[in-house]
Amino acid sequence: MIEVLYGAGPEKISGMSTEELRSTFLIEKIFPDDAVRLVYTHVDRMILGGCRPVKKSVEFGEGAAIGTPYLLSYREMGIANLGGPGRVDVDGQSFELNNRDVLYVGRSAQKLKLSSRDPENPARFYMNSVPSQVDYPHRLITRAESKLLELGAEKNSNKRTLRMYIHPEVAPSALLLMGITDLAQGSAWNTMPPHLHERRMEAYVYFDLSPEDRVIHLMGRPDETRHLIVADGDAVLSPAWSIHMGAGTGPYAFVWGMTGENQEYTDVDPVPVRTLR
Ligand SMILES: O=C(O)C(=O)C[C@H](O)C(=O)CO
Ligand SMILES: [Zn+2]
Repeated sequence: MIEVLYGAGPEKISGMSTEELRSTFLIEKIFPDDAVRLVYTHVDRMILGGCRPVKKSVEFGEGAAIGTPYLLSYREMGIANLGGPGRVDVDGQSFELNNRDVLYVGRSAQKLKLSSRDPENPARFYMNSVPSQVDYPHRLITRAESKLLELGAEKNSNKRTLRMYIHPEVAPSALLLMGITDLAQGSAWNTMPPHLHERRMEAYVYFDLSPEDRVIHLMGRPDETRHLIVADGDAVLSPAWSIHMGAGTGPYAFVWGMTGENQEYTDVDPVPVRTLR
């Protein structure tokens, strides 16, 4: 069973109601307990998924819903653990993932199994998958192995650390990029100042928010922005034409994933804040 999101072009969002905007660009509660939720998007065919194994291990990998023998017959996948310690088994190979470790799963994987080490502190697995015609080996990228960038400044309320995991300088992939950004204590703004990247789409999942807090996520063309109010465990789609940035009412972090024509993280067009509408 797979859900499908078709996305929309920039001309569509002017007339969208809040509910239309949310059902087109927001995936609420992507981490079900003891089940895998997969959402197939027609935004560069990225599949987003989530799972919180609590009482049992969860297996997946069937491809019937997308017309291939296995889900990853012609795809690669990144799996980030955002919860307690867990394990991912890929065709008999086992990988232990601590909080903020990421597993790269290469094309042709068949059977995947997600487990938590401790049901009292379950793992929380978040997945991004994109088409691939290249074979790279499965590879665990620990938090310590990621490439760290310190961004922003306390005085601008946008101090944050960005960690690149699936990235040419850290772990190669065909076209997937994936990383995790953590806001510094007291800072609220991510991806500020904002940017566009016409050659790549992007998806975010926000996590480590308290149940009372929300992120006000901004999207749309720079001269016609819209907002989505986002809770812990909600994912947002950002097509190539849309800015993507947000401010939290409390502490939070997010996973970003991208795919498209290239893997050039710096191939972005900055958007001056004064031009936003
Ligand atoms: O806080 C940030 O800045 C980000 O995390 C930026 C995202 O990684 C991004 O938008 C990459 O294009
Ligand atoms: Zn971006």
